[in-house]
Amino acid sequence: MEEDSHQAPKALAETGHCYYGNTLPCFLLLYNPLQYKQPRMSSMADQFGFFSRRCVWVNGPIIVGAGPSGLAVAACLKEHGVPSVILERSDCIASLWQKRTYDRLKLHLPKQFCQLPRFPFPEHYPEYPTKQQFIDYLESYARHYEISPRFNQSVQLARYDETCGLWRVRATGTGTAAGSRSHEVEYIGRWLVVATGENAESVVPELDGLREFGGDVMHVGDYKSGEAYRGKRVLVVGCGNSGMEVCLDLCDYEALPAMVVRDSVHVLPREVLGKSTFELAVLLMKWLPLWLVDKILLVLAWLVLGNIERCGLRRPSTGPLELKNTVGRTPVLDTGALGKIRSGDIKVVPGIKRFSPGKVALVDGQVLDIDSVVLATGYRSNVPQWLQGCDFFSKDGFPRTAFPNGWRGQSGLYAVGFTRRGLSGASSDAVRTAKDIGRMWKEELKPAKRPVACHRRCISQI
Ligand SMILES: Cc1cc2nc3c(=O)[nH]c(=O)nc-3n(C[C@H](O)[C@H](O)[C@H](O)COP(=O)(O)OP(=O)(O)OC[C@H]3O[C@@H](n4cnc5c(N)ncnc54)[C@H](O)[C@@H]3O)c2cc1C
Ligand SMILES: NC(=O)C1=CN([C@@H]2O[C@H](COP(=O)(O)OP(=O)(O)OC[C@H]3O[C@@H](n4cnc5c(N)ncnc54)[C@H](OP(=O)(O)O)[C@@H]3O)[C@@H](O)[C@H]2O)C=CC1
Ligand SMILES: O=C(O)C(=O)Cc1c[nH]c2ccccc12
Repeated sequence: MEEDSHQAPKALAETGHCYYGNTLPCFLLLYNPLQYKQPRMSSMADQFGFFSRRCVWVNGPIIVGAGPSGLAVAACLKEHGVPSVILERSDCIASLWQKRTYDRLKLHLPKQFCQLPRFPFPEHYPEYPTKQQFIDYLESYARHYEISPRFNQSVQLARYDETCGLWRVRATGTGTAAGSRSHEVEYIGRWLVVATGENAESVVPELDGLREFGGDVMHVGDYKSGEAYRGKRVLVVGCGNSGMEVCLDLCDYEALPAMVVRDSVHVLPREVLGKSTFELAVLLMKWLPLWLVDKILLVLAWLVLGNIERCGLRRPSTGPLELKNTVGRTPVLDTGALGKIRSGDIKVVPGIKRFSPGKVALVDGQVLDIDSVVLATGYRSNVPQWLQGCDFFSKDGFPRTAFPNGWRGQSGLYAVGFTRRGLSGASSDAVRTAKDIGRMWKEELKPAKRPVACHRRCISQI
């Protein structure tokens, strides 16, 4: 059953949000908490269909996404005494990790580079926690900071309303009960934190003839294990960390993978003499310029892995860390796929020309018989699909300003987790964002700055 739009549900009231149903425009006129311009009711109603949509006033930032970034920023905000609301399209936290990753996945950087602010991994965790350990850690993080996202809230549109100086975020919710209606809610607040991630949507390229192929085709986000592929010839498209590891997994289940490598790729050993390559790079970067660290990494890679060109892999002319920083291409941290390429268990093949029933033709003229295709062709941000009227994000869905300055936009807009620096980048954004909002929050709490009506009304709803 739908909630009564005029009643403040207990959960919302307890977490410090005011819930006003369709009465919000009148409330804003009354409340005008931060002394913004008064909204012009008629234009707002026209533009946003106010009277047909339920409205929620959010007392604190609206965070979109309950992945590691969203959780980290909510936790840091809490430490500054700032309440927030997280809107999550899925029905759980960390949906990328829980629903869109394969079984054998582990963190590929040592755990100290993957923990969220002020909450270390349990000591008994291994250096590279498994996916399940990482999910358990995130669940305990959310429990520890008492973070309860609003699930099944898919944000379709967000924009800054100059008229009232507030963010207006429209989300559609799909009821979990069978047959329940999908409904729209408009969340309104002073700050918007974008935490939808660099991997929000799967990239599925248009490949000639794929429709006629006839065998099963999936994106790696739907791949769980090689169990279903025993004895099958599988074309894995893409040679990033996903493509390489899926090929390795397929080998373990006695499938026959061929990996499409259409361009150059950097492969680094995950460890050098028992020490994490990433950790080594972080250490070296304290003293040396990036280009030199890249050169050292390539020498080490050559010593540990040998010449990868012999495996049919070509290295880019730009170094691995520079490539990560500039275009976001993550170097492959080898967990065993290279050995399988050497032994011939993983076949490396060039770009795809076209598919036909049961076959694929490659750019070098080879034609392979294949049973299945796994597209390990990457992910993209979805921010341009729903964030409107601001040029802080570019067309690719990343902030225009590079790390470490890409976390703060204008008018109370923040981006957490778009640094191309994995979980440590997300943590660093979260800490900065929370500090910044916390400072404003404290400023605005000073009695002289708050209209009396607002103060009373707000307290009564928390
Ligand atoms: C397979 C894989 C392995 C990785 N391994 C590592 C690693 O070992 N170490 C590392 O540092 N990094 C790793 N990364 C990088 C990865 O980006 C981070 O691990 C991490 O998940 C990023 O967290 P996030 O919260 O920014 O994004 P996500 O985890 O993607 O979370 C974003 C959340 O936002 C939600 N969302 C998206 N759009 C909307 C919307 N419109 N409305 C409402 N909700 C929305 C999503 O459902 C999701 O729950 C890996 C990435 C992948 C794909
Ligand atoms: N913790 C871990 O162990 C893991 C971490 N990850 C992380 O997840 C993120 C995503 O990784 P991943 O899923 O591998 O995606 P990536 O974006 O890193 O790689 C995508 C691959 O697909 C190729 N590709 C894209 N389109 C085509 C096409 N039309 N034809 C042929 N090849 C194509 C790309 O080639 P090209 O370069 O030529 O465009 C590239 O090799 C990364 O940050 C990665 O580090 C992923 C898996 C495991
Ligand atoms: O796995 C990822 O996507 C990451 O972003 C982790 C990461 C950040 N910086 C890197 C440099 C080399 C390899 C992985 C990473």
